[in-house]
Amino acid sequence: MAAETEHPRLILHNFLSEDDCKELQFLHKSCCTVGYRPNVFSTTLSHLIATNSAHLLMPFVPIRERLKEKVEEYFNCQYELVVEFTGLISWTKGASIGWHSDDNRPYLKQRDFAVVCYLNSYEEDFRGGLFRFQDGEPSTIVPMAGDVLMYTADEKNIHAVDEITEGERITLTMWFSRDASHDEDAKLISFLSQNSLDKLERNFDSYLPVPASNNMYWFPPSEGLTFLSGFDIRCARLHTLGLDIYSPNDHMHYPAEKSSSNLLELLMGPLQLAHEDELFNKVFVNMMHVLQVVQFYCYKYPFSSNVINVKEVSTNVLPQSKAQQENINCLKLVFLKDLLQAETFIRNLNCGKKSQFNFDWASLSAALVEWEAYTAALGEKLLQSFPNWKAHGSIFDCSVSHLIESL
Ligand SMILES: O=C(O)CCC(=O)C(=O)O
Ligand SMILES: [Fe+2]
Repeated sequence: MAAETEHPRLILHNFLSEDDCKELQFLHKSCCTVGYRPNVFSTTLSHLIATNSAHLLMPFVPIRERLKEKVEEYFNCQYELVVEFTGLISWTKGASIGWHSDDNRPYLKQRDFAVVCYLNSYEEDFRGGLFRFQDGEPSTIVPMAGDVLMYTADEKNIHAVDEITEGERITLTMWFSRDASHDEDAKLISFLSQNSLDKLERNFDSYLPVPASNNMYWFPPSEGLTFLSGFDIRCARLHTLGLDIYSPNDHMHYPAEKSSSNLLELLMGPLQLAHEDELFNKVFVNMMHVLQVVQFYCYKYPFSSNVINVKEVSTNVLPQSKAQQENINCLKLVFLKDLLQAETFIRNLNCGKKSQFNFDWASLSAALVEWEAYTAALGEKLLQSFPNWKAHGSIFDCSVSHLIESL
C-alpha cells in the first residue's frame, strides 16, 4: 500500500497479457485520429461511439475494471474513485513531454491518480520514450508491453518522457478522480443512449464503422485544411504493410481536375485493397472498414482462438488492369502527399524481427471472416451489457463467466 510515502507510485510488470496488448494496439491502429499534441495520435472511447464503433468499447471494460481495483487498493481509496479519462495514445518521432504533474492545469485539478499501461516495448517497437520521475525511486521506467505504471497526479510525482526518436510508442492511459462529477462512465452512457444503440440492431451492417471527417486523420493537423502536404494516417498505415487502395467509384483518372479534398471524399465510400499487382474483389464500405480488417489481420487474427481453416475461405484476387493501376497510383499521390514523412512517422520498427509481416490474400480473407464474427460478438455483448450499465450508471463487466468467477 502506498500509505504516506513521499512519492506514491507503483510499477506492475506483465499486468496486461500479450493478447490484451495486441488487441488494444489493433484498436488504436485502426481507429486513432491525430492527437492533441504534436506527433501524437489518440483513440478516445467517445470517438469510438461517434464513429459507429461502440462495440469496440467492450475490450476496454474488464481492463478498466482491473486497473481501477488495483489503483483503489494500492492507494487505499476503495470505492472512492471514478474513471476520469480512458484513451489509447501513441507518440511518434519527435514527441516528448517535459517535467510536469498530471494535474498541473486548473481544468485538470480533478485528476488524482494516473495509470499508464505500456502496450509495446522500448527498443523493440520504438526508440527513445523513457519515462523519468524527477525525484524518488524508481526514477526511470523503461516501457515494456504489459507493464503498468501508477502514480498520484500531484506534484509528488513530477515526471517527463524523453523524445521518441524512432517508431511508435503506444499506451493505454487513464486518469482517476475522487470527484464523481468527472465520471467518464456517465458521459459515455449518455452518449451511447443518444447515439448508436438504437441503431445497433442485430444485423451485421450495424457494426460497420463510419469515419470522422478527413481532417481528423490528416498529419500534420495544420495541413488538414488544404491537404496540400502531409498524409492521411490511415493510408500511411496500409502503406507500411505494402497495401494500397483502389476506388471502384472513381471514374476520373485526371487528378488535376479534382481538388484533393474532393478526392479525399473517396475514403468515405467503397474501396478495394491492392497488393503489388493484384486487386482483391471484396468491396469495403469505407476506409475505416478497410483499416479495421487489415489491422485485425496483423494484430488479432494470429492470436484468435478459433482460427478458421484458411483453405476453406474463397479468395478472389485478380491482376490489376492498367486503368486500375492508374487509379491506385493517383490515390496514393493524393493521400500520401509527403511519402517520406509518412514513412518516417508511421513505421513498424520490428518488421523483420519476430512479428514479421508476411502478407497473403488467403489469410486476409480468413481474417475478414473472423473480424465479422469478432465484431458481431462484441456487438451482442454491448447490447446485453448496456441495460445494466444504464441501471447502475457505470460501465462494468457483465459477462456471466466473470460474475461466476467473482462469487
Ligand atoms: O506515456 C507516458 O509514459 C506518460 C505520458 C504523460 O506523462 C502524460 O500523458 O501526462
Ligand atoms: Fe504526465
